[in-house]
Amino acid sequence: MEKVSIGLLGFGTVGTGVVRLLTKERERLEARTGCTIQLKKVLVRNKNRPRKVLIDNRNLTTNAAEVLDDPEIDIIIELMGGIDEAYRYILRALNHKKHVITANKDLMASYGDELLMEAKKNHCDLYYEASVAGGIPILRTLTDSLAADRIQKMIGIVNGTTNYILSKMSHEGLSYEKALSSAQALGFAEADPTSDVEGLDAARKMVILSHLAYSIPVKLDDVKITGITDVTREDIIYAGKLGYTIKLVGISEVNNGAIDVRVEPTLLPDGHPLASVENENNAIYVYGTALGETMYYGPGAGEGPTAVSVMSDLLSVIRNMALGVTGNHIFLPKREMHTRKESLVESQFFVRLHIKDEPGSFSRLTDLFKEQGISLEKLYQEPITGQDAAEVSIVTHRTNKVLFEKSFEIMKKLDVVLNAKYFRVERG
Ligand SMILES: NC(=O)C1=CN([C@@H]2O[C@H](COP(=O)(O)OP(=O)(O)OC[C@H]3O[C@@H](n4cnc5c(N)ncnc54)[C@H](OP(=O)(O)O)[C@@H]3O)[C@@H](O)[C@H]2O)C=CC1
Ligand SMILES: N[C@@H](CC=O)C(=O)O
Ligand code: NA
Repeated sequence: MEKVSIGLLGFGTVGTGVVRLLTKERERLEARTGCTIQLKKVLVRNKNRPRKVLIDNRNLTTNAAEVLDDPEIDIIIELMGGIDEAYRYILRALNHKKHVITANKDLMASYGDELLMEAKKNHCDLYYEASVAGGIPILRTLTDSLAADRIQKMIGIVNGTTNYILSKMSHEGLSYEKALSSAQALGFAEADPTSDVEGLDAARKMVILSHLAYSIPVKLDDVKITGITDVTREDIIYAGKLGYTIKLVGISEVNNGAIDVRVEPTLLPDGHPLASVENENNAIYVYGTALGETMYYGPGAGEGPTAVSVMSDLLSVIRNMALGVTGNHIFLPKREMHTRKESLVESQFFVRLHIKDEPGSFSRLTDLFKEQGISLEKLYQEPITGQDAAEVSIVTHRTNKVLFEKSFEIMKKLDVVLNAKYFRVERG
């Protein structure tokens, strides 16, 4: 094999990173693969948009057919995002016997199995390392390095944008809006950042991780999702006073024959390894039956790190092509499993409320928790200056989620309670 030709779909943040790496590292990459790597065509929406890296303008096109139907192109790298068009283009590429690399978790979380099956049918590779946790090689780790172990649980910070926002709100006092625009300017956020801040992007990544770790066909609808749009600087400050950091955390756990996948803002004890994961960094904590606990950490978004994952997939495809072993994706037998009932979920909870600052208010709260059989681990109270109100933060001991939620609803209706909210707390 003397030459491989690539067609790139999308030339935004990640596409730019790929072209930059290919240009800067060409000599090393070609020495490693033993062949010339040609970037033949690049599909964009707007050919006149200024680009951050120089490429021959004749290679740019707005006509997908020029890339997908070009018989000289061996490998398609899809970095456009979105679902419908990306799905059609990848399917068309596979049917033309082109190998595909994608960073698209929206697509892989919903249509991954179908596309992998199509790839196998066409003897093509379909790699998607960049789709979860940007630069961290977590998919390879699950499918190769940890393949011998039985995974029980994964806890992950898998969205760079929200972790960046929460970090900036915590440490630099930035407003939510300012932190989000900064994440967008740095290229971490999705084209529509709603999927970042509302937790959908993290949920899609947890679906992909769960498929690979347990071979259980988890659907996006099975994931309970809460984003960070209701997390305030005050929540962060008061969680901090009790020794916790708020992160958007994805949890995927198999227990007693049931699976539970959720994404929600969660309090982590300050000493928890995930609590110190800052900015756009991601980390995935994996609990293996034989191996025990391991953590995979690194940049979860951004041009350079994501491009490294895409390019590593490219090197794998070229190696497979040279060896004549493309299209060998392993399909493990699927284990059907029902989702864990909410009534079986147990956790600690952090409650933050404002109460009337009058005698007996505080004991009304503690009495209620006592009546409901929920014991408390930590309490904090301080008056709110200039108001007849007090700020109260409570961390419960581990308790049943349904019982907690019922008690919380009763508590909200107490006449001494002005407002209240709660978050889940992860064990240290
Ligand atoms: N940004 C990141 O840190 C990460 C992103 N990803 C994933 O990588 C993918 C790309 O993300 P990113 O680079 O940030 O996205 P951008 O929005 O920066 O870039 C998208 C690119 O695709 C082109 N494009 C979009 N839709 C079409 C279309 N219908 N037809 C032709 N061209 C199109 C755009 O063209 P034009 O330039 O003309 O507008 C642009 O060049 C997404 O799936 C994303 O989820 C994964 C990990 C990290
Ligand atoms: N928007 C995503 C990009 C990488 O997947 C994120 O912020 O993590
Ligand atoms: Na990755």
